[in-house]
Formats: sequence, structure tokens, C-alpha cells
Amino acid sequence: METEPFSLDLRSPLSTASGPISRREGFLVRVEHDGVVGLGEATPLPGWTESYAECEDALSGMRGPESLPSETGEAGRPRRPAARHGAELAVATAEARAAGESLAAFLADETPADTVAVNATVGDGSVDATAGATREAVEEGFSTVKVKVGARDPDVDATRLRAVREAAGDDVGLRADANGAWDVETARRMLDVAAELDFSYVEQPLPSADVEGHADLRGRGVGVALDESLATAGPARVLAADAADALVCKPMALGGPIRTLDVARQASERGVDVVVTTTIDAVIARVGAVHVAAALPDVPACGLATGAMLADDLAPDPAPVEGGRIRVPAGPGLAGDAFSALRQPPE
Ligand SMILES: O=C(O)CCC(=O)c1ccccc1C(=O)O
Ligand SMILES: [Mg+2]
Repeated sequence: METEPFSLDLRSPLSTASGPISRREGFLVRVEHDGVVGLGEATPLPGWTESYAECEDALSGMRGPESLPSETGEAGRPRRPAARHGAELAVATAEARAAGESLAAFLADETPADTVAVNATVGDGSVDATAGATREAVEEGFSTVKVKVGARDPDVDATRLRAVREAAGDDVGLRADANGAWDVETARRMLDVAAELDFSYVEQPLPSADVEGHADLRGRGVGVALDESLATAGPARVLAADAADALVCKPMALGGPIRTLDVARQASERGVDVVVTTTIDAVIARVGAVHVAAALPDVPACGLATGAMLADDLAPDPAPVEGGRIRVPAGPGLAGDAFSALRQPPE
């Protein structure tokens, strides 16, 4: 197994309640498995995964598929999910390529989807900027929009949510993501506003450790989706506590595409929806996440429209967003020959 570090700036920082994200630093991963090269990516994001230093350290100790860490911390969660994701995606991609099938076909129980619907992601901003970004997204063909909240005064956020509904019209699905910013009282008030505006769900209204608090917030006319809680409390605890209507599954934070599908199957057994998203990953992990989403039956719009947030990338995107959807690359592995240059180690 080989790794190569990379650093990619965002075009402009994504402002969230847990601070702006302005750059993504990670590792391209290469494995040779039965003579076939597979690519993976480990792009840590503290709050969701281990730190960069911990990721680097974990990768340096991995030799190849046989050393994929089964090592887990509390509640069966991998301790170094980004590093594990890099290795797991690379091995799965090599196996899919060897079998001559797409990663989605390799991962799926049934025939995978040809396309996946995706949501636009609108960052924190003024009321006008938020409405403008929503209008643009709808003009581009998105039928689902997710808006970041929790960084401003709740009354201002309530005005932003109203402006989003007004800009989007009645037929667009809406979501809000608070990144854990609210206390219980604020969360109740904001969920009532979101319910009145017919939002589908509010993502991570409370701090990630408060699993029970989220369970209590359900049933107010708008869904509760959990993201950060999956990384800190773990999917098993979230599901056991009936704390969410939907799980926001980031393969990078869950330890790989196969782990993510395991979580998704457990969720669907309990009637909980699954949405697949990225941590604003580079193209390898992003396309990997597209295959994971395609492998899930009837997946709702996913948070995979994050490629355009990057100023630069490791390679051209073989799965761009068009009219609010992504066509799943049909070639073997991630995208047939799309990444052949990345499969050769540098001289
Ligand atoms: O879900 C999306 O629309 C895009 C991904 C996203 O919002 C995100 C990106 C990086 C880190 C955290 C998050 C998040 O969902 O909170
Ligand atoms: Mg989120």
C-alpha cells in the first residue's frame, strides 16, 4: 500500500456552526490486490474523524488489505475512520475492477441505481445571500436544498429559513443543518419553525453526545437527522435510542464504503432513512460515496454535490452534478479508466 499526501483549497470557505472549512488535506491511497491497482482516499476532518497526524500514523502502519484495521474503539466504531476508509475503498475498488464491475455493482445486493439525486449545500450567510444561493440552486435544477444554520442568532436563522422556503417555492425539498449548535430550548423553537415551513429534517440540532435529547426532539412535525452523533456516539447507540428519523452517513467518518453499507442496512431494518454525504472529500472519495449511495435502494437526495466547492482536485470529475443529479460511472471500479494517471505511482 502506498500513500501520497495532498492539500486542496476550497473556492471559498464553507461557513458552519462549528467553524469554517477552508482546506482539505489528506492522502491518496494505492493498493495492489491480485495484480489490480485500486485507489482510495483518506481525508480526515476532526469532529468527524481522527486528526491529520493520527490518520498519517495509522496509514503508515498499514501494509495492505490484510492489515485493514478491525481494531475498534467504543461501540464498535473504528478509531481511525479516515485511514480505514482510504484502505477499504482502495481494496474494494481493486476487487470491483478485477471483477470487471462498477464499485456500486460490487457493493450492492440488487441492481444499483444509474443516477443519484443530490442536494445543494447552502452555507451560513446573510438572509439575502442565503436566499440568492437557494434561488441559484433551484435554477441549476436541484430539487433538494440544505442550508447551514446555528452560526447566527436563532431569530435571524428563522428569517433565513423563511427566505429559503420563499426562494425555493413549494416543490423543493428543504433541510437545515445546525452542526450541533443549539440547546434544547432553541432546538425546539427552531424545529417548530422548520416544521411550519415544511422542511423535511433538521440535521444535528443538538451537540453530538446528546443522543437522548435528539430522541426527545422527534415527532414535532419535522424529522431529526443525525450526523456528528454517528461519529461520536456511534450508529449502534443512535439506532438503539431511536434518536433519528435519518442517518447522515459519511463513508469517511464511518470507516469505509462497506462499513457504511452495514450501517445503512441496520438503519433500514429499523425504518430509519439513510443519506450519504461527504466531508468535502477529493474526487476519489467523492466518487466512492456516489457508488455507496447508488448501492442503496431508494436513497433520498444525498449530500454529494461538494466537488464544486473545491478550487482544485486530484483529477477531473467523472461524476459531475447535472440538474441536481449525478450519473453513477458505469465502468469497472470507480470510473473505468478515468483515474489511470493516479494509478501510477510518481517517479
Ligand atoms: O451534506 C451536504 O450537503 C454536504 C456536506 C456537508 O454539509 C458537510 C461537509 C463537511 C463537513 C460536514 C458537513 C455536514 O454535513 O455537517
Ligand atoms: Mg451535517
